Amino acid sequence: MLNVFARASVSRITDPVGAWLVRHRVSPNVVTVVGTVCSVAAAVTLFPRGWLLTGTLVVTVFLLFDLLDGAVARASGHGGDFGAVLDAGCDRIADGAVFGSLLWWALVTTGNETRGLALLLSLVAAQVISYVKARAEAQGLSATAGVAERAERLVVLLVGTGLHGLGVPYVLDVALWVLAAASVFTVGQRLVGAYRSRAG
Ligand SMILES: CCCCCCCC/C=C\CCCCCCCC(=O)OC[C@H](COP(=O)(O)O[C@@H]1[C@H](O)[C@H](OP(=O)(O)O)[C@@H](O)[C@H](O)[C@H]1O)OC(=O)CCCCCCC/C=C\CCCCCCCC
Ligand SMILES: Nc1ccn([C@@H]2O[C@H](COP(=O)(O)O)[C@@H](O)[C@H]2O)c(=O)n1
Ligand SMILES: [Mg+2]
Ligand SMILES: [Mg+2]
Repeated sequence: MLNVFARASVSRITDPVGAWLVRHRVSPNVVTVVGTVCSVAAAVTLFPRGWLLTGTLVVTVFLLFDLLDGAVARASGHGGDFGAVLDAGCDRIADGAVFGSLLWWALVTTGNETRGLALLLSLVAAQVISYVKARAEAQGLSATAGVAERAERLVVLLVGTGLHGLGVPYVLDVALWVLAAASVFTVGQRLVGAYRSRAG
C-alpha cells in the first residue's frame, strides 16, 4: 500500500538527494551497503540494551537509505540486476537484525515471552513474505500482494518501539500482535497470489 501511495511523494525528496550523491561520485551499491551495515550496527547495539527510543530514531535514519539507493541508481543510469539482488539481500539482513535485536531485548533483557513470540512470528513471516515473492518471480509467477509489505511492517514496528521508548503504555504490544497477524496473513496472500498467477 505504502509502496503504491507513498512512493511518489517520497521520490520527490529522494530523487534530488540521489542526483546530488551521483554528482559526488557515490554509487548505489555504496548507499545500500552503508545503510545496511549501519542499520545492523545500530539495531544490535541499541535495542538489546533497552534503548528503544534512541534505537528507533537511529535505525530509522539508516533504514531510509533503502529509499535512496534506488534514487541513486536511477540518477546514475547504472541501476541493474545485481543492484536489485544486493538491495533485496541487504533488506533481509537489516530486517533480521532489527527484529532479532528486539527479540533479544524481549526475551533475554526483559523476559517477556509474549512479546518474544510476536516478534519471532513477525521475523519468520517477514523473511518468508519476501522469499515467496522472489521465488515466484524466478518461476515466472507473480506474488506481490499483501497487507504487510516491508514498508508497512517497518512503520508499524518502529512506531510501536518509538512510542514505547517514550513511555506510552500498551502501544508496543498492540503493534507487535497486529504486525504478527498481518505478516502471517500476508504469507498466505502471497502464496494465493502466486497460485492464481499461473498461466491457464
Ligand atoms: C513516535 C515516536 C518516534 C518514532 C519515530 C520513528 C517512526 C518510524 C516511522 C517510520 C520508519 C519507516 C522506515 C522504513 C524505511 C524502509 C522503507 C522501505 O522498505 O522502502 C522500500 C519500499 C519498497 O521498495 P522496493 O520495492 O525497492 O523494496 C522491496 C520491497 O521492500 C519488498 O518487500 P516485501 O516483499 O518484503 O514486502 C522486498 O522484498 C524487497 O527486498 C525490496 O527491495 O519503498 C516504499 O515502499 C516506498 C514508500 C515507503 C514509505 C516509508 C515511510 C517512511 C517515512 C518517512 C519518509 C520520509 C522520507 C525522507 C527521505 C529522506 C532521504 C534523505
Ligand atoms: N544498490 C542498488 C540498489 C537499488 N538498485 C535499483 O533500485 C531498485 C530499488 O529501488 P528502491 O528505490 O526501492 O531502493 C532496484 O530494484 C534496482 O533496480 C540498484 O540498481 N542498485
Ligand atoms: Mg533500496
Ligand atoms: Mg530495498
